[in-house]
Amino acid sequence: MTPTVALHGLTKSYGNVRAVDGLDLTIRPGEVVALLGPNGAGKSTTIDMLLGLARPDSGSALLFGMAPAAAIAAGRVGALLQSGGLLPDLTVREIVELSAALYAGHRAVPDVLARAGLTDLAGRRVAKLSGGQQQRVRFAMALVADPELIVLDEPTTGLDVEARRSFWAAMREESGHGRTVLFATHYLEEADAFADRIVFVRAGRVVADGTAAQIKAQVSGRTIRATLPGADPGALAGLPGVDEVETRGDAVLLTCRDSDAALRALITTTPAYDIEVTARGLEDAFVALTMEAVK
Ligand SMILES: Nc1ncnc2c1ncn2[C@@H]1O[C@H](COP(=O)(O)OP(=O)(O)OP(=O)(O)O)[C@@H](O)[C@H]1O
Repeated sequence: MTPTVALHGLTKSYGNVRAVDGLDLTIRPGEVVALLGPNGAGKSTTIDMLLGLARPDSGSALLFGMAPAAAIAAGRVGALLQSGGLLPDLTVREIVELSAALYAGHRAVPDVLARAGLTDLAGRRVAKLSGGQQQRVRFAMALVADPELIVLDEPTTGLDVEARRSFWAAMREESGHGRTVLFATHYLEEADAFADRIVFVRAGRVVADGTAAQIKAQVSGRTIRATLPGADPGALAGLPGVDEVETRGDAVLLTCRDSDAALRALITTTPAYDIEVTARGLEDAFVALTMEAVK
């Protein structure tokens, strides 16, 4: 099956900043993928190349097996970008109608306005909208072509908690209809809650790719906490499955790649007690993956 998105070896530099550095990514039809990464990781630059808005220095971007511009002209892609320009003098309805007119097989404008929560604002001029309301207009413009692929660059920036919730509810409906969704975010909760798959980008490269659970497992392992007066950190570091040892007073903290092996050894070879084993969360994974960039 032809992938919906196929990025191969994408590279882009601005001056001496390598914004995207040999990035590969394949997305299959119907996947909901989060492009997650810290500020400056290269998410927006990747999306710009994926949409044909920026030219890669090397590598290729194909949507549905064709050049991005052709896929977009065919109405197969809807995009919500961070700072998409809106014509301030048009009303909400007019701007969505204008977007619809670009595509032969577009959706009915009233339906799209309803989906984006804009029905009550349809007659208002764009200049009079709040930032969050303008974001909803961008969302409506992304939906109106009836696209198979929706690309969203930090779609909930500037939205309050309630608006964010209703945005994701609307998106969930859209993906439920089989659309492929790619969204960039630095909100872990959004990636965890909404994406089937998280692609973690750092310094222009993919450093982890999988479900939230797989990413947690890939980077985090588990932590064992125990009370062990007079602990010998060197001996603990030598236990099977242990990566790092920290001592705080009588407490020891073992970061483990194999907590089962470490726990077995800890119990049988030391008098440790009050033992707790915890799985580290996506938050820890995010920090760990981000910190590696600094090394
Ligand atoms: N037009 C540009 N000119 C110069 N440098 C740029 C330009 N666009 C991006 N960069 C640089 O490229 C790197 C990647 O930026 P990009 O906007 O793609 O990251 P991002 O992951 O989307 O970040 P954020 O989460 O902050 O939006 C950054 O170091 C940024 O400063």
